[in-house]
Amino acid sequence: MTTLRLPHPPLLQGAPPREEILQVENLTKSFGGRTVLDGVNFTLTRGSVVAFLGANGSGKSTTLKCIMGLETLDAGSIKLNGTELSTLRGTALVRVRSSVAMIFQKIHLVPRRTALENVCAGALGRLSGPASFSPMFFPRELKEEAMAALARVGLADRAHEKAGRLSGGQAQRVAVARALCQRASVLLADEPVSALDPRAAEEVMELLAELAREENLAVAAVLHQPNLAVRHADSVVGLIDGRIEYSGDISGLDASMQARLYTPNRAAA
Ligand SMILES: Nc1ncnc2c1ncn2[C@@H]1O[C@H](COP(=O)(O)OP(=O)(O)OP(=O)(O)O)[C@@H](O)[C@H]1O
Repeated sequence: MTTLRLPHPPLLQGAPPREEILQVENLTKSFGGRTVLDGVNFTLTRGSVVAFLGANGSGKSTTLKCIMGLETLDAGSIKLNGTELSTLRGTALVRVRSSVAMIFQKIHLVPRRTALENVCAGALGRLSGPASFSPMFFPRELKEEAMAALARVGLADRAHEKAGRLSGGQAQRVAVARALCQRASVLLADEPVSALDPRAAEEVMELLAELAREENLAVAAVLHQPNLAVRHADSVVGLIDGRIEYSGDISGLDASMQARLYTPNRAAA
């Protein structure tokens, strides 16, 4: 097993080094006595995209869910901005976790609300009073921030459209804008393009890579298409049966590595 060391691009003289924002060490998780993650290590770095690849059931989604706190870990450590998450409780945990946003294959927008209102919802964690339960009371500054986020994903002209009327690709971009409005610095994307047509998938991946570079986000994306990883990711975590088979630069994702990651019944081979 290799510990992921994200590639640092050649640094310009005087440029700050890429900031490692999330460190996962020895992540271990079982369900009903069956180990599905076994000592997984990797680091997410601001400004870069890591693709998580592997066959169905290899543990990709569970890894992201453990980071989000949607699953508990059996062992291991997750540090966000240097803070070990397991040491935090209550509001301190909520505050630290608010810098991590997740987007899913099944896009979770409120269909009867406008794109703008859905994007504003990214800020709910830092709102209080009436604004925290009704879009009618969203403050003007928040709407401006949400509008800027929509413009950033190329959808300013659809701001007042009901989310339920958007195409899949547009809806996923609204979900990305909501993460921007959350002011997240880590964006976890669990199969963000699996439900999209090839062109929309390409556009969403381009957007994620651009946001990583230009907004200095750390992006982790579970993908089922190695070719999308090759085009848009900087590095790869490749899982087989809950163990890291490959972690490192995207250039290492050659045909033989792809074949290895997707060979069925490896344990039985
Ligand atoms: N809540 C759960 N209870 C029991 N088993 C689970 C649970 N969640 C995941 N698993 C099992 O853990 C293993 C890893 O699942 P996970 O969803 O992380 O894989 P994945 O690599 O994301 O797969 P896919 O590509 O199919 O989405 C699978 O065998 C799955 O059945």
